[in-house]
Amino acid sequence: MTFTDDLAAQTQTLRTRIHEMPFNTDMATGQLRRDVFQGYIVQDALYLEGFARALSLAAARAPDPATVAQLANAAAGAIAVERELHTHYMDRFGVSETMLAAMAPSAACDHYVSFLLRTSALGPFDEAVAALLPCFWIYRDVGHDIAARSAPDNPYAAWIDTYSGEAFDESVARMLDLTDRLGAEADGLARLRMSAAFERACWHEWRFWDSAYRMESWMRPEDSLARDSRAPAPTA
Ligand SMILES: Cc1ncc(CO)c(N)n1
Repeated sequence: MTFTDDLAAQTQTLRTRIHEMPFNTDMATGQLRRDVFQGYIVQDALYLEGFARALSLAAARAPDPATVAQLANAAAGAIAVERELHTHYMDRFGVSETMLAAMAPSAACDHYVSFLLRTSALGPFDEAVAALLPCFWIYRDVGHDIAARSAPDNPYAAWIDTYSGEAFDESVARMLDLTDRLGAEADGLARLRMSAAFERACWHEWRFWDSAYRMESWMRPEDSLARDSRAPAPTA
């Protein structure tokens, strides 16, 4: 068993849940609501910029030149996806650059990006790589899973093609390989930290889709008041 086999086994339930999320099943049938996808793609553009910054921070701290290049290339790849795929959809949905610039990240997006930036800037290098891995691995698996059952003429075909495509597969394979090498060199405690960071990032992937599907925004004090007033009165 490689280290990433262990990580896969540990997060099996959560990853299966992700594949079954309504966002992903609706994406496969092509029935995903346009407004839901529109909200997602805008948040994902904000996410990908943060993800690329986190990869760049990790790249700067990599132990050897080949790994610096690998992570820096992945950062450039994330920005390229943002430019091509997102521009494709944003044109279709009438989202302009100005609208995008004015958009605030959702709580889920901000939380995920903050976690990646913090881990990449301040955590040990192996922990940063473990935190960055689910962004690659989960999207590859979900992309392939959806591609295998996608409806013909799916409006989300460009998204599905990106994440089930060869170029993305290769970057995922390199990231798995790097994590396996770091896992093999790490002591027991370091492996535990890596597993925890990996699992937390898997949770953030789940939360990002969940939040997009429910079109969640920041909780405001008045939302909380409305919720509290619906709660059953406390019994004396
Ligand atoms: C939230 C999220 N995670 C991972 C990817 C794939 O890089 C993406 N586009 N968005």
